[in-house]
Amino acid sequence: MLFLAQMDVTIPHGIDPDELAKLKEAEKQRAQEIQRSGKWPHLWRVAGRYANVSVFDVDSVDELHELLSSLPMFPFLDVTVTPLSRHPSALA
Ligand SMILES: O=C(O)C[C@H]1C=CC(=O)O1
Repeated sequence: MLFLAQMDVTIPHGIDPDELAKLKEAEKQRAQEIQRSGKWPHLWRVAGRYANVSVFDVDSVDELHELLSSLPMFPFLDVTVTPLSRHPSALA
């Protein structure tokens, strides 16, 4: 099952810069771990915004939620999920 996820990031004002750097590094490690598993085939920055659009390839909505909520930055993410279906005109 493919899902489009748009993640808008809001970092709390006043967060300690060292804590933020650690959080971003932990996020990168976990995001790359999930990508290596094949379950997060696309991760793109939205130009000009602290946001991304991603495609997840998972077995269930529950699995998608588990992956998203395992991200260290999850408390600061506003995630919009859209289920994807094959387009009849798509070549691949
Ligand atoms: O920067 C972001 O888009 C937020 C978050 C999602 C993946 C990741 O590595 O960081």
